[in-house]
Amino acid sequence: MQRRMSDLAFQDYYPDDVSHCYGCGRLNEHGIQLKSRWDGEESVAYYTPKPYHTAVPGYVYGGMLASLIDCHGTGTAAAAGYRAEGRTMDSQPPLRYVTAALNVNYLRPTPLGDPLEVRGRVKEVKGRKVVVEAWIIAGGEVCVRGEVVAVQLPEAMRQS
Ligand SMILES: CCCCCCCCCCCCCCCC(=O)SCCNC(=O)CCNC(=O)[C@H](O)C(C)(C)COP(=O)(O)OP(=O)(O)OC[C@H]1O[C@@H](n2cnc3c(N)ncnc32)[C@H](O)[C@@H]1OP(=O)(O)O
Repeated sequence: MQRRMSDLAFQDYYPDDVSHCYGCGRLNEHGIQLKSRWDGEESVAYYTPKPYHTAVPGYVYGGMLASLIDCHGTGTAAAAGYRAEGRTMDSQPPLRYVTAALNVNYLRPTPLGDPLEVRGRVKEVKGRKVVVEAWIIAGGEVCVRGEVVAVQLPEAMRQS
């Protein structure tokens, strides 16, 4: 089933108390503030790393790329969790996913300066766990591939 891209990003629905993540928190003025949305059965986000996100001159630091995979993966997992329950992301109670596992493979150097396209696809939704594969495209080439295992915080670990 095809879905239209919505105006609000997945991360825009995160409650204020969990919107300070360095990668995706809309309230973290020093962070990436990644914005992920559905694009058909895949999800997509865009980000252009800053000149100081350098690994070696001209190429993006791998930790930054891992952050993009991480936060696009957890955002996609949250959206998939709601979708699996047949409800919208502004419905209650909120689903709070964190990264349980992050795997990142750097296939080729990622050029610094180009806008990066981060894409995701849901592999599995099972109970409190969602597995998302994600990849980063620069200049039409896939430079990074990764996988995120996101798990909903157990009740005992939720602050609100
Ligand atoms: C409106 C929208 C609201 C949304 C609102 C969301 C806001 C949400 C804040 C956003 C923020 C973003 C976040 C950014 C990404 C971080 O940066 S998050 C920070 C880094 N991550 C952490 O600090 C997590 C630390 N770890 C933990 O808290 C706990 O280990 C976890 C992840 C909650 C899991 O613990 P647990 O609940 O006891 O796990 P458990 O019941 O044993 O396992 C559940 C399932 O997960 C699997 N699993 C658990 N750990 C692993 C692992 N390491 N590897 C593979 N599988 C695992 C288990 O195998 C099990 O799977 P099944 O057997 O059911 O198939």
